[in-house]
Amino acid sequence: MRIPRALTIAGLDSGGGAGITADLKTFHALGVYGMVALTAVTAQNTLGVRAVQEIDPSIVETQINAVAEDIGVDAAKTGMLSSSPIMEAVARAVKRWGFPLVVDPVMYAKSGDPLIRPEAMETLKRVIIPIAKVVTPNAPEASHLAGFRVETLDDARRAAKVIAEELHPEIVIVKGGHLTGNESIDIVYFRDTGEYRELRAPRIDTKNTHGTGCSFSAAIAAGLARGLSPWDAIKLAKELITTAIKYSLPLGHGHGPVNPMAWLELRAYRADVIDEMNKALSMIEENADLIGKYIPEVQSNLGYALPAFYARDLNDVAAIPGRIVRYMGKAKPSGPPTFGVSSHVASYILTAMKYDSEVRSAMNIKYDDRIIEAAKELGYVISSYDRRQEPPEVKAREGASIPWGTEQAIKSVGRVPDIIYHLGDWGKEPEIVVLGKSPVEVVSKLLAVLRRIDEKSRF
Ligand SMILES: Nc1ncnc2c1ncn2[C@@H]1O[C@H](COP(=O)(O)OP(=O)(O)OP(=O)(O)O)[C@@H](O)[C@H]1O
Ligand SMILES: Cc1ncc(CO)c(N)n1
Repeated sequence: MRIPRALTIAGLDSGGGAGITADLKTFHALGVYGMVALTAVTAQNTLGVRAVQEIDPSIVETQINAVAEDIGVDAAKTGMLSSSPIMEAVARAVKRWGFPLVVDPVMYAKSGDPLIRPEAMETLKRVIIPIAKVVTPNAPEASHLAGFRVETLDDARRAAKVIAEELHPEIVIVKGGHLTGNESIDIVYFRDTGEYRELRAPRIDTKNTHGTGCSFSAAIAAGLARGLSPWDAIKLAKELITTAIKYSLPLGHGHGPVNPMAWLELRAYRADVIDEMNKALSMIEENADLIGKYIPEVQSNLGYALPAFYARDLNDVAAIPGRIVRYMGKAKPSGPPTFGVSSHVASYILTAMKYDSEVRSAMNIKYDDRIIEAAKELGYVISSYDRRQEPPEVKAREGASIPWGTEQAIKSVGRVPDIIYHLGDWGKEPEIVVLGKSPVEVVSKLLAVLRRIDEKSRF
């Protein structure tokens, strides 16, 4: 087994959003072992750069040599290279080892503070960009490199070609983060074939884009380290960065950091949710006779949402496709837990989570007075809403009834209750919904109530 290894040659952002911390998160999110040659320490936060201490160029070079010689480097990227001597040292080491290099020609932080000495601009063009396999300027950086203003996609296309032909990197990506439009479009130009390609993604409305360029270029290097073709590595990087921006973090008072770990966390949490659902489904199957008595006409469902930060819509809630039905008197899940298959129970959950982010699971069952009574005796918090009170404007809006009802029920007891019920309306069956932190907790609450009813009926 080969462990892919990538190196970042870049600066430290003390705020943790850009530079080597963004790069390392990105490498590891993509399953690549990450190493660092530090070029500078910046005292920085989401608002700006307060101070910069450059690392001695010989130390930068020795860091690269040390890791390349012993651990090995399958691909590398450069970020902040602030001075000509640092650039010369980096170029020497890169040429010595011959690994593919992605160059993010960092000039300014998102705050506008410079990260390169003015006199090093020429060295960047003469010494660093020519040894790049891929170079990834944003619009302002492309303007500096091409020598004209880059404000439109057409400018970006012209700039990509000029940079490729004059400075000789293999592939130029002029990024569209700073351009306008409802898509964020990057222009990719291949010098050898003269071919253009585009990377497109919906533009996400957020100011938390600190570190996007760092993470994007690190993702390309990670893809190359994994042995992907340059184009496949670039497409993967676009997917990763779009996810990292969608789930960027509202931290600090300026531009908050992108979240490359979202790439991993989403996958891990999705797997966790399915595992927990399966545990709860086993409990349902073990008690299929008891629960079978309380499956309503519309059938039951059990849902579990991703943690609140990742639970944005119905697709982020897992439930049972085809619901939990009554078959030969027994409760029976019709299929494996799957994301995005329930709107009813998911709607209860997503509304409850707005009031208590810990409450991520719910199950609906048939209404029965005895359930309410037994739940009260067990000390559960119970609330209800009246579907007949639903305002006409809510009724008219598709999918608005459950959120409205759930909010009514939460507000009337001042917290997310254990149980919400309603007594129905014309054509709407009454129902009970059990809520909890996990599906195991929800099914445990339900079983406690149903067992109590059973015990009482024996006397
Ligand atoms: N709001 C956004 N929505 C979607 N994609 C975006 C957005 N902003 C940037 N991107 C994408 O992120 C990637 C990085 O582009 P960007 O132009 O922001 O880099 P940058 O300015 O070098 O970043 P930084 O200086 O913060 O490191 C590109 O693929 C770009 O299209
Ligand atoms: C250290 C460092 N590198 C790169 C950038 C560009 O985002 C930054 N803000 N800080």
